[in-house]
Order: sequence, then C-alpha cells, then structure tokens
Amino acid sequence: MTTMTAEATVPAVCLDSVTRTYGDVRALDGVSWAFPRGGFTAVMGPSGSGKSTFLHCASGLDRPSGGTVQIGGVDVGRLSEARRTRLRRERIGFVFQSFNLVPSMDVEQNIMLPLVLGGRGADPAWLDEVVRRVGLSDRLRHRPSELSGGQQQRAAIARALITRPEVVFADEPTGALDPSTARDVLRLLREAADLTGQTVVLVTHDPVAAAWADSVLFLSRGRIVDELTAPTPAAVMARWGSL
Ligand SMILES: Nc1ncnc2c1ncn2[C@@H]1O[C@H](COP(=O)(O)OP(=O)(O)OP(=O)(O)O)[C@@H](O)[C@H]1O
Repeated sequence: MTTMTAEATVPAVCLDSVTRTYGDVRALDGVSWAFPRGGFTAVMGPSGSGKSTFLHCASGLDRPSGGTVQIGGVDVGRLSEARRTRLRRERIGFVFQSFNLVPSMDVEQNIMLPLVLGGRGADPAWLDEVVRRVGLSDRLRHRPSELSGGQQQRAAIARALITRPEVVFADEPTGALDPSTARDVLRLLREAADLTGQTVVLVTHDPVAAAWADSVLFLSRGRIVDELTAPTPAAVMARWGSL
C-alpha cells in the first residue's frame, strides 16, 4: 500500500474566501479554490472579471484584502515582504505575455537569472534538461532580440522552470504568438505538469489554450462561477457564451 505524505495531500495553492478591493471596486469577491498538485488549471473570464487580480493574489505577488492564500501550506498573508519574495522565488515560476527577458543578457543568463538572484548554484543536468525541453540548445548565446517571439517565450518558460518551482503561473503566455507557436508553448506547460508534476495555472482568453488544461475555472465579477473539467475548445466556448 502506498502511504501519502502530508506534503502530498496539501494543495499546491489554496485560496479561502479571498477578497481584493481597490477603493470601491471588489476585484475578487470571496474566492475559494484548492489547486491540486500536478494539476493544470486554466482561468478564464471577461475583461475586468478579476483574472489578473486572482493570479497576483494566488501567486503571492499581491496580498488579499481579506481571506487567506496558502502556497504549499504556507499562509502568504502572514509573511513579511522579504519572506514573501523568497517564497515566490523558491516555489513559483512566472510566465507573462510579454516574455520579460532581460535584453542585455543571453538566453542562458536569462534562464539562470532566478537561481542567481536566489544565490543558488546551477544543476547542470537540470539546465540541460530544461534547455532541451524548450528546444533552445543551439540558441544559448543569443540575445532575446535575436530570437523569434516563440523562442523568447520558450526561454521565459525555461527561466520559470529552472528553480523546479512547485507552481507555474502563466498570464496570457500565448497572447502574442501565432497558433502553431502557441501550441509549442502550451505543450511545454502541459509537460511541466505531466513530466515533472508541477502545478500549472494558466490565465487566458483563448478557448483553444484553455482546452490544454485539466479543468477551466470561469471568473465573473470577481467570483468563480463555473468549472469545466476535461475541456474541449467547443465546450469552453459554449460555457464562455453562457457567462
Ligand atoms: N490597481 C488597480 N487599481 C484600481 N482598480 C483595479 C486595479 N487593478 C484592477 N482593478 C480593477 O479590478 C477589476 C478586475 O481587474 P483585473 O485586471 O483583475 O481583471 P482581468 O479579468 O484580468 O481583466 P483583463 O482581461 O482586461 O486583463 C477591474 O474592475 C479593474 O478595473
């Protein structure tokens, strides 16, 4: 019989009654959700429904106005700014629509940056594995400006994976890419969940992108109003239409 460790039973990220207000605006209005370890979840919703706010709160970039966010069982709201930064650096990987690579650094330096910032050394075997996975072995000495958009995003994914984070948050990572390049990026996120058991949270407007996930959460007016499991693009579109 397999014995589950306590660690394995704790959700990767757990939100409990999370609210986030900006003045009179309730960007998040009592959101509770537990993201299982190794799961791939997409978050969709109309413009202004709270997706970015959700991502910022769930990843510890921002503190909620009310409720709690736990990352790996740690209550993020109780941490000092410095500890919250450290927790993010050690446990979370981020991928953004605009890639956010450092222009003056080459691909390898960009990928290694989170380790350097955290004062950690490289594991050459893992660097090789990550670089091979994203298909950039022959581009390590190139600057971001010498890469296509898809290659830049693949470098950004490698940078997100280099610390072996427990959770990867991706905010519209395919928003600036053509469909075939977008597919490569989504496959990498899928592999992060399937091959290395990372928890992936993807914010997207795109039903085709959302269909790569195990389940899709729908946000409306700061609340989770629906969940679709085993999504297909058609099912996501139909559910989206009913929001
Ligand atoms: N820093 C801020 N100050 C004031 N209001 C904010 C701030 N950030 C977000 N909001 C408001 O909170 C609500 C949710 O915004 P949020 O950016 O989370 O939505 P979103 O679903 O990500 O939108 P989009 O798809 O357009 O990016 C909106 O009404 C927005 O105007």
